[in-house]
Amino acid sequence: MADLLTAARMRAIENAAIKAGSVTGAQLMESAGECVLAAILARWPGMAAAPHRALVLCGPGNNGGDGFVVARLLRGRGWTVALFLAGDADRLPPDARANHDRWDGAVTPYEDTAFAREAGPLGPQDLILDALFGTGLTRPVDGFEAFRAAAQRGGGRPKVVAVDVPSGLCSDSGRVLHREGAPAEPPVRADLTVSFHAEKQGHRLADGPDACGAIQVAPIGLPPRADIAAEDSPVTLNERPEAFDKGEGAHKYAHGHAIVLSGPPGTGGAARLAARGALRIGAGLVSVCCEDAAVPEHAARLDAVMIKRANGADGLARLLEDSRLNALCLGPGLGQGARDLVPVALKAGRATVLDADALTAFAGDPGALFGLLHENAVLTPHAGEFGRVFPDIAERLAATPDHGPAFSKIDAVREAAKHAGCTILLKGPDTVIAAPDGRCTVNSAHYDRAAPWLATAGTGDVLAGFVTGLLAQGMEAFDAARIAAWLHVEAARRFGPGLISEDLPEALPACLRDLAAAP
Ligand SMILES: NC(=O)C1=CN([C@@H]2O[C@H](COP(=O)(O)OP(=O)(O)OC[C@H]3O[C@@H](n4cnc5c(N)ncnc54)[C@H](OP(=O)(O)O)[C@@H]3O)[C@@H](O)[C@H]2O)[C@@H](O)CC1
Ligand SMILES: [K+]
Repeated sequence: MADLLTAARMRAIENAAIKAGSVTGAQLMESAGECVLAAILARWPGMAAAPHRALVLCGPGNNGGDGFVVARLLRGRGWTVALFLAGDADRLPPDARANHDRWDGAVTPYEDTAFAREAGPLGPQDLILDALFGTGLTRPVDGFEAFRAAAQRGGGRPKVVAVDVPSGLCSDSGRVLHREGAPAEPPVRADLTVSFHAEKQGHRLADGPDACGAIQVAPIGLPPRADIAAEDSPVTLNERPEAFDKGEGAHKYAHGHAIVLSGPPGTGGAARLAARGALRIGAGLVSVCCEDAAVPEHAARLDAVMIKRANGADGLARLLEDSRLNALCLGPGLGQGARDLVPVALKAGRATVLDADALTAFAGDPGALFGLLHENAVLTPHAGEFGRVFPDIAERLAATPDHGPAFSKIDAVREAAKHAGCTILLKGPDTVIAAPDGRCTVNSAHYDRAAPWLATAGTGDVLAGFVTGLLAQGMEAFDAARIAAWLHVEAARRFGPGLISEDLPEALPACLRDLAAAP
């Protein structure tokens, strides 16, 4: 799994390498500039074939230093480069200053009118390089209206390339820094963002993916992960998981029996979706469990999924005396009964997924839930449900990010998992999954894994079912959550446009086949 770095960790990696004598700051900066140029030329062959025009915007730190390197390299290839500096040359940090001094063209102080004059006639083979702010962004950015206007001009607009991160975006949180009461104006959207050594958290969270356009990571001569000081629990990008094989000839009872609780008659669709998901992902047996009145509805709609009856909390307690029922899913379509059923389920000590109504039931009294949760529980809230269970953390996440690094979705979910003592999966295109021991991964449905079709009714119910089905097979909670989340996106991508939630379980077998076939 690839790590997602914070600015602080990136700095620590750089400093460790420099201190160890394996590389100098100047070499890193040169290498960064070379990588940006190489990425540009590889992406737009027309720019490699002949020189064009570039406007290079340099900021007051080392991100600006990278900009000076790229400007020099472009000029060396015959490009016409206009360079603008936002800040004071005398206050540039040493490596950036050295590259400022090596630049033999004009350095024009950034101001909108001068930039607008240059930007006027730029075409689609021309370039604007955003080297204003990178991982050192500490406060909101403003005063770049001409840059914004030039980048947004339609038709033949120039390509915008961001160095490390689009300026204005916090590289830890992917949030746009802005002042209290002021609108969060998105950063100028890049067509390509070239980052160094490893992706930063912000490339995968919140507004980051949209602002970055496309992301490319370049090695700049820093030692690989194994060589750097080990961090307790790095945040990873949730990538293709290892295959989990049911094994030939194993009996269905060896793969667990998952129970999906259902609500009153007429509301059972969500539970059936979850149950179908649990079955497709490999649980040996799956039953929908409902009160007597809901049996006819389910009986008319279910075949491979079985039906079990349980009336109210007492009925559920009696049902759970059967120790073969080893994984539970409560929430999808569960309705008002959730408040009484969840404690029974959690006290039974089974691997348990709580979603939707099972979380909302504790709005206003989340403390009642925390005493019951255990390490085999997985909560799968969307943002609204998360706020009901963790109102204090959600409030911090909603507060204006007026300084960097801003409180991130990763910070929020890690804190929640620690507080709750169980795995939390906070849904979104940037799904964050954290375990109480600090493990954390981001399941990103962005860039080459974008799956906009997942934003449709019922997909969350299927995800809860996927997690439950893996738990039934004996998988540990965090692993079940991350593998389910990855397969959920994979199934959506495989199906593509027109997807409805019923399609997700049906798209799964092909994904599982691929996993099993992968080396
Ligand atoms: N270190 C290395 O070896 C390598 C680093 N590399 C590159 O360096 C980048 C990180 O460089 P960096 O740490 O100097 O931070 P950077 O993003 O340039 O900004 C810092 C400056 O901006 C200022 N400032 C902040 N916010 C502001 C605002 N809103 N408006 C105005 N000013 C604001 C801030 O001021 P301060 O907060 O200190 O007052 C400070 O002066 C990284 O992204 C990568 O591109 C690569 O070359 C590889 C090798
Ligand atoms: K930048």
